[in-house]
Amino acid sequence: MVKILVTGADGQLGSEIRRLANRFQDFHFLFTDINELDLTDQAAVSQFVGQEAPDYIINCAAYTAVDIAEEDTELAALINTKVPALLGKLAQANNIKVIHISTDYVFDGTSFLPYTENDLVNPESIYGKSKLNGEIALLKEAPSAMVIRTSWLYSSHGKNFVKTMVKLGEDRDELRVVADQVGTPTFAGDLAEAILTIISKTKNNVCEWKPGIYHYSNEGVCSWYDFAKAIHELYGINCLVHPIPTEEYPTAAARPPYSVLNKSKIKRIFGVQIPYWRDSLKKCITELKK
Ligand SMILES: NC(=O)C1=CN([C@@H]2O[C@H](COP(=O)(O)OP(=O)(O)OC[C@H]3O[C@@H](n4cnc5c(N)ncnc54)[C@H](OP(=O)(O)O)[C@@H]3O)[C@@H](O)[C@H]2O)C=CC1
Ligand SMILES: Cc1cn([C@H]2C[C@H](O)[C@@H](COP(=O)(O)OP(=O)(O)O[C@H]3O[C@@H](C)C(=O)[C@@H](O)[C@H]3O)O2)c(=O)[nH]c1=O
Ligand SMILES: [Mg+2]
Repeated sequence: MVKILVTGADGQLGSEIRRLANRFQDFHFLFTDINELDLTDQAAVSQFVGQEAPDYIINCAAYTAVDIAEEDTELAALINTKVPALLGKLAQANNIKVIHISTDYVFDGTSFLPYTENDLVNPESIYGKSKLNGEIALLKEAPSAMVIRTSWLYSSHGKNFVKTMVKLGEDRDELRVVADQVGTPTFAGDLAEAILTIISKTKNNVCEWKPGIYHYSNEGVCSWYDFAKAIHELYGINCLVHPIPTEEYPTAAARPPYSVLNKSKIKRIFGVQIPYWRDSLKKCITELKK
């Protein structure tokens, strides 16, 4: 039986992996979040990994408060950089395969073409920097690891833009949303399925385990403004949304103006099929309305 340790299992992505678990009957999952296993407690993590001896670690734990991170630099670095380094060290010593998640915010967004895994990184925010350093530290410790960068993650669970727009749209008559930051939303359920499919296919020798960096988001492209409009339309919320430039919505952390990810590599190597963002948004909104 394949044993998979999922960290940050109460977050958006972790919860979706939990939900899919029964579709992967030959996997035995160990779901942990901070209450079961505080990843900043090195001794506890070493002991847990030694004792449970998982075959895989899916690291869904992260510090994801982008604006607060600008002040809370140390905690962001601890969770987003030091933890992946520690997991990498343990993975390398114990022959564990790691899938770690990173972000489109490692890019500065000055490109006009979807970013490939080889494109130059240049994070503008503390969060983005801490995530980039986490990728580097993990791959240095465990060259056999995979890093999957994703973007604009949402689900019916937790804190995200979809739920914020539903709440604000119901409370207010008008909203202002930036229209000059362009990327791709990603339904956490789709990413969860892609991750488990990759583990399953590589385990069953359908594909080879190929270490390194991968990009995964839903298909298509939109601005946060387009995304907000789609959320309201699909939910049936009547709210006047105004498109605004970034200067009119000041935030502590800078976001990339363009962070569309090129997903050719993950599709080619693992035969992952990716839904269009609006189709997945529809699924999430159906869940939210239940
Ligand atoms: N959210 C997004 O829009 C995007 C996320 N990503 C990346 O995807 C991954 C998954 O993100 P998502 O599911 O949204 O993240 P969430 O913030 O929803 O979940 C992360 C989980 O990790 C937990 N956690 C925090 N600190 C620790 C700790 N010391 N020990 C154990 N667990 C801890 C969090 O707990 P608590 O909530 O109590 O802090 C939370 O439950 C992350 O790597 C993130 O950087 C990439 C692109 C977009
Ligand atoms: C709520 C709100 C936000 N905005 C803007 C602010 C920002 O530029 C953009 C997105 O807002 P948020 O702060 O919700 O999104 P943000 O926290 O930046 O989302 C990011 O999270 C991290 C974890 C990632 O890794 C990224 O991929 C990305 O998903 O929308 C408006 O213009 N109007 C509004 O009413
Ligand atoms: Mg956020």
